[in-house]
Amino acid sequence: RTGEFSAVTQHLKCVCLGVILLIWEVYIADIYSFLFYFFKLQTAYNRKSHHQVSNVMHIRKHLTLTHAQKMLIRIDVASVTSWLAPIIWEGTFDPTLIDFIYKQQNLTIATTVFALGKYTLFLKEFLESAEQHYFVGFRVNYYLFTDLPEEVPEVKMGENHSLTVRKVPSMNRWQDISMGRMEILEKLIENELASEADYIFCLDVDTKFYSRWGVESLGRLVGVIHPWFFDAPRDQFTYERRPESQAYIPAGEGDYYFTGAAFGGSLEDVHHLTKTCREQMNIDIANSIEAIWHEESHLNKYFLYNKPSKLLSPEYLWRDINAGAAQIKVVRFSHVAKNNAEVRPNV
Ligand SMILES: CC(=O)N[C@H]1[C@@H](OP(=O)(O)OP(=O)(O)OC[C@H]2O[C@@H](n3ccc(=O)[nH]c3=O)[C@H](O)[C@@H]2O)O[C@H](CO)[C@H](O)[C@@H]1O
Ligand SMILES: [Mn+2]
Repeated sequence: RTGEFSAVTQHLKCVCLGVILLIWEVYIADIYSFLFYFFKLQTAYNRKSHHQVSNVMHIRKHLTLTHAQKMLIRIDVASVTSWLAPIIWEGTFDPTLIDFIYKQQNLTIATTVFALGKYTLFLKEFLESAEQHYFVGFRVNYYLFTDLPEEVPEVKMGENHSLTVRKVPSMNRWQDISMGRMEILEKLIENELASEADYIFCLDVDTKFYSRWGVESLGRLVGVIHPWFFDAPRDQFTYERRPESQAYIPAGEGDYYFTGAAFGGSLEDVHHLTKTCREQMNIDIANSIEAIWHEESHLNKYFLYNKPSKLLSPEYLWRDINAGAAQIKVVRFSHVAKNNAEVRPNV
């Protein structure tokens, strides 16, 4: 009985020590170092030693710097891939600093969005929320493709933001609308954007912005980790598994599962991406096969062999504003809840 008792005390001791260490780390260490430098500084002033004062100030400055750096580290998520591409999470970048750096480059970001059929009802919230959070202070040209231009709502554009509406033919299957985006994007980049933009993002319309999406997202080739699979093991990724499809990815391969609802990058890279996906989908059509998740499957195949240079965390496309996860400190952009049967032309 005594042995049992002392084992419990031992355990308790460890827990107490752990808690004390934690409190020390989080609260007291900083106060201690502040007092330490405060008194050192006072002594230096009392002695009227200018050299000593600046010496202490220098150490103090260094201390604050490492503290700031500490703030830019996330230990609960990976912030770099095995091919050294950054993964952007809240807390891994300084928005003020990164804005300042990109401001000097005078960039234009083309942004495409499709709203066919009943999906025009998502436009108002999409555009209004984008104007509050999406590349505020930078030049943005939206290219909106729709079969119903008369349904496009009036939304006041911010400074340096503009909206171009393009009419496209209606289609009977939502899958064809979704996949058809690749070819339209390919042609848009080819025929028009060369002298008009530096970067492009292609976004789903059944979405809404809730927080900053800014220049931290820019890169040569940018993929967004799918909000349902960021925490899932690779064998659960919903890649196309039939070898007959061009989107086929064998078991044991693949790095991340990316969403088809948001991707982007330089014009050259996104042109190559959209062209490749369009060609692969055409081969599938000729072979009478449709990839399980349509262009998203082809996008994942593309990213497997053409590694993105930057990854955006699911903060940049969350599943629904009401769904939570410990790693998600900020929801920047999110799918809105929708009733597929109500808005899609087919089921
Ligand atoms: C989170 C996620 O993984 N989303 C993917 C998933 O669906 P979603 O359920 O999000 O697909 P969706 O219905 O939003 O369709 C994709 C996009 O096509 C457009 N659209 C679609 C139907 C229509 O009648 N009118 C119209 O304009 C619209 O811009 C929409 O945002 O599967 C799709 C195709 O497999 C895409 O890969 C999406 O990126
Ligand atoms: Mn969608």
